[in-house]
Amino acid sequence: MAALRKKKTDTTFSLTSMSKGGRAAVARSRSIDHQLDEERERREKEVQTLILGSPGAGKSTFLKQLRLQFGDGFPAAERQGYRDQILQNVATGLVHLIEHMERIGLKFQTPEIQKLATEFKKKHPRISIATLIKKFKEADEKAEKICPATTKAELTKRLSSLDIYKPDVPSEEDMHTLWADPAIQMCFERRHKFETDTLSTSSEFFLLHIGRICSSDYLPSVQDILHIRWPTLGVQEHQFIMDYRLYRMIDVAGQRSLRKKWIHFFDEVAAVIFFVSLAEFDEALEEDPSVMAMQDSLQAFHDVSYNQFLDKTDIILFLNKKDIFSNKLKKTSIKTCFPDYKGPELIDTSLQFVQEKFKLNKPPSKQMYTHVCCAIDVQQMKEVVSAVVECVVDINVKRLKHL
Ligand SMILES: Nc1nc2c(ncn2[C@@H]2O[C@H](COP(=O)(O)OP(=O)(O)OP(=O)(O)O)[C@@H](O)[C@H]2O)c(=O)[nH]1
Ligand SMILES: [Mg+2]
Repeated sequence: MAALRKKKTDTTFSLTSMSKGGRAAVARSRSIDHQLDEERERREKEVQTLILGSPGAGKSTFLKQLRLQFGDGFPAAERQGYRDQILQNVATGLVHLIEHMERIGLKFQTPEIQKLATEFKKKHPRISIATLIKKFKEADEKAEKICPATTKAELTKRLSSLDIYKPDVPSEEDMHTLWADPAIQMCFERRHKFETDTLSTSSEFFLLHIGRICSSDYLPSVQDILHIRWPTLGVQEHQFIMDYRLYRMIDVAGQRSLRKKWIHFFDEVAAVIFFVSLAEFDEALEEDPSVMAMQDSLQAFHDVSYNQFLDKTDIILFLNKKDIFSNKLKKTSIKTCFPDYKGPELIDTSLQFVQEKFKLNKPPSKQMYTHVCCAIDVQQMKEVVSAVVECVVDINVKRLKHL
């Protein structure tokens, strides 16, 4: 700043005794100075944080927690807006159970309900991530052909408006009827014994609350909103102002084949928050079942932390879904993903090992702050979110010193 101010004073001093061409050059220089000042001011006031990580790792849930603490806290009118997504999530849970019943040959109590189940499944199919990505990419390519995005703002606008996931809202009455059947109840009771295609914790949560959700006066609670599974296919942004600074948190789709888009957002980023789901240590990648999901996260983390555009950007690593990790470790070892693990089958040592793996996949000089958390836990996340915001503020102060 001092250098810029000095330059301005010098030019003002000599203006009166100058030729026409000289005055024009000074005017140009002033204009550039002015632009630089404005740009710097904007940079000082605006802090961009990029939220990256694998699909389902908890990026959007973290943004919701941020909104809860540093935003409007989800007033009733806003919460109402999540009703359809929640009903759709309940339907996904029911279809999951229907499919399991088909696999094990368990029938509904009457032929009428059996028929309803078949129709319900057809109307509200579980859509795979691969199908969604394919549709999204097609829509994106079509939009690019019609109107190519030339700036980051245009790309953001397009990616956040390509709304290709619009499933039908299911009938509450149908869901009540299906749920009341003893066979589906029996299937749900045995959910922890599903060997493949296990029920997600969010489906389990919504099915356990189906009576409350499928009522005429239902208003989603914050817990309901935090449990929603609705993949981000483009870009979502949450902004908040603190100490006269605008914080922009940009949540970018985590799917492997959409990661190419990440690079467009690397410019001007103060910090990267990288999300990893600890629960994925025994899971294969949905987009490519030959790859272990956590190995893929490690690779993505490595690529991001070694990216030349982010060489001065600090990383905040979130090891999320600790609740599921702890539960899974009761039956499975992290050796499933890391055969080189030699430690005891304990939560803390396993966690330490995973943490170490990520540490080894970043340049030694790069600063990394790690949080182990459960993003749906409001109480726990209060502290974590505050710590992250503080950390981003510090990172930004450090960054501005080097501008
Ligand atoms: N049990 C548990 N569930 C979680 C946790 N964090 C997030 N979830 C759930 O996991 C699901 C996926 O979370 P999202 O926040 O949508 O994941 P994402 O990273 O935004 O995923 P994409 O948008 O697909 O990239 C949601 O149903 C969340 O409620 C956690 O710590 N524990
Ligand atoms: Mg998301």
